[in-house]
Amino acid sequence: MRSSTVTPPTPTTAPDDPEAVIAAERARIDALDARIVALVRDRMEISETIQRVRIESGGRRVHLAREMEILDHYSSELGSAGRDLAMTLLRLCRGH
Ligand SMILES: O=C(O)C(=O)C[C@]1(C(=O)O)C=C[C@@H](O)C=C1
Repeated sequence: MRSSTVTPPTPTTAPDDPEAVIAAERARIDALDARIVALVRDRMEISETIQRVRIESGGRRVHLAREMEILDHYSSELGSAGRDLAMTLLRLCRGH
């Protein structure tokens, strides 16, 4: 089984209370989303460095073969919506 860094469900004082369960689980989602945004920002920074170095050495901003690898990876892990997610990440990282 794949290991996970997701925090375990937060025990609530009233586990049968749907509102309490939803609020606690939403807090976990909010925490995950904050981490995802921070990771995307890290990715953007690294990608920007690669692009700058490539352009400064006479290359182009975009590297299509590498983008295909990334799209295939997300697609095989998460299906067609994963491919869309990779497209969005690439858009964020190369600025268009
Ligand atoms: O890996 C590279 O060569 C990059 O420039 C990084 C990156 C990316 O964000 O993953 C960005 C632009 C390229 O078109 C391909 C990939």
